[in-house]
Amino acid sequence: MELMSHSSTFLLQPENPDAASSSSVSLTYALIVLNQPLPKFTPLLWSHAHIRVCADGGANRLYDEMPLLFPLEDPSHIRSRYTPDAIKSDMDSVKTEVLDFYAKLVLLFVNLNVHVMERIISELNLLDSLQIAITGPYVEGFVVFIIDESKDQDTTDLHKCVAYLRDLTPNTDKSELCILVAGALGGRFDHEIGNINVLCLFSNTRIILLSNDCLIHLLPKNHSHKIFIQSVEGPHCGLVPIGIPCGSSTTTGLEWDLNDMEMRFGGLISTSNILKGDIVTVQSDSDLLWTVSINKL
Ligand SMILES: Nc1ncnc2c1ncn2[C@@H]1O[C@H](COP(=O)(O)OP(=O)(O)OP(=O)(O)O)[C@@H](O)[C@H]1O
Ligand SMILES: Cc1ncc(C[n+]2csc(CCO)c2C)c(N)n1
Repeated sequence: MELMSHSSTFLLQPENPDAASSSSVSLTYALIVLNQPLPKFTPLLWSHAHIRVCADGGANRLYDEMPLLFPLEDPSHIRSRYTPDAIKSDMDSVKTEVLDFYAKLVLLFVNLNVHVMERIISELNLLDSLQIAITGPYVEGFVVFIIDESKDQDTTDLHKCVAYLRDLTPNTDKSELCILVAGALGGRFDHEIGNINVLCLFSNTRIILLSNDCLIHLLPKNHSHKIFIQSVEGPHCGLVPIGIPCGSSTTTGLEWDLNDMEMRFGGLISTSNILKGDIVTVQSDSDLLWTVSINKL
């Protein structure tokens, strides 16, 4: 069975030497900001990400709360520094004032870079299927796509953002894509469970749900798993079957290791477990959720 490595180096400063030594995984990060209080380490996630997308009301959070993380700096500088690449929205939560802020920049971008804008639109081939407004300028010369999907009331904004990022990623690079989702946990339970369902809907994409206090990702059953624990993770962790019971799970590196054990809701699931060392291994005959607490950030 193929080995899949996991290492939350996106919680470390990019220049941290431990980040390179802990695993050989080389990933391209994308960030999705949800409509929940911004985790305090969002700027760190931002610095690791190559593309950043706000899910509907997530744009309000970025606009309102990012400046609060930099109390000594001018809010408008922070908003320009942390401008998303796209806002995917069913337009029921993002505030007009926030859309206006980005929309105001559109004319500047259009005036300065019409040919670049047209090239990007045609390369992405999005115009026919979606209604798009183009905004900019982004500090580094990018644009913000504000994509209105108000017609679709059957999938969540997170689902739409993940689908968008997967579509943007060439097939050859899809296995290296790792989507970090800020603000996915610790709010309304229907939203939280909807966010977990997105892990299951896109089970062959690396997606990590994050809050200030913990992270969650899927461990697909068709791999054995080696999890490199970072200093900012732990001590608490859990392994939970999702959807169906699991017949057999085996782990190493935990205080209460599983040894060819069955887990099911209504029976045993592994919560309040504790990390013992720097590496955890997991093997299971069904998909499991891995969760670990985040400390010291
Ligand atoms: N309280 C919450 N807890 C966890 N995730 C949340 C919460 N609120 C929003 N989200 C996430 O952020 C995304 C965007 O949120 P937003 O409030 O804009 O969605 P929405 O479609 O307007 O939700 P609803 O209409 O159900 O209130 C959601 O799809 C969800 O993934
Ligand atoms: C069976 C069923 N339950 C709930 C919804 C509602 N819903 C699910 S996702 C979504 C979009 C949220 O931005 C909405 C409104 C539905 N369509 N179908």
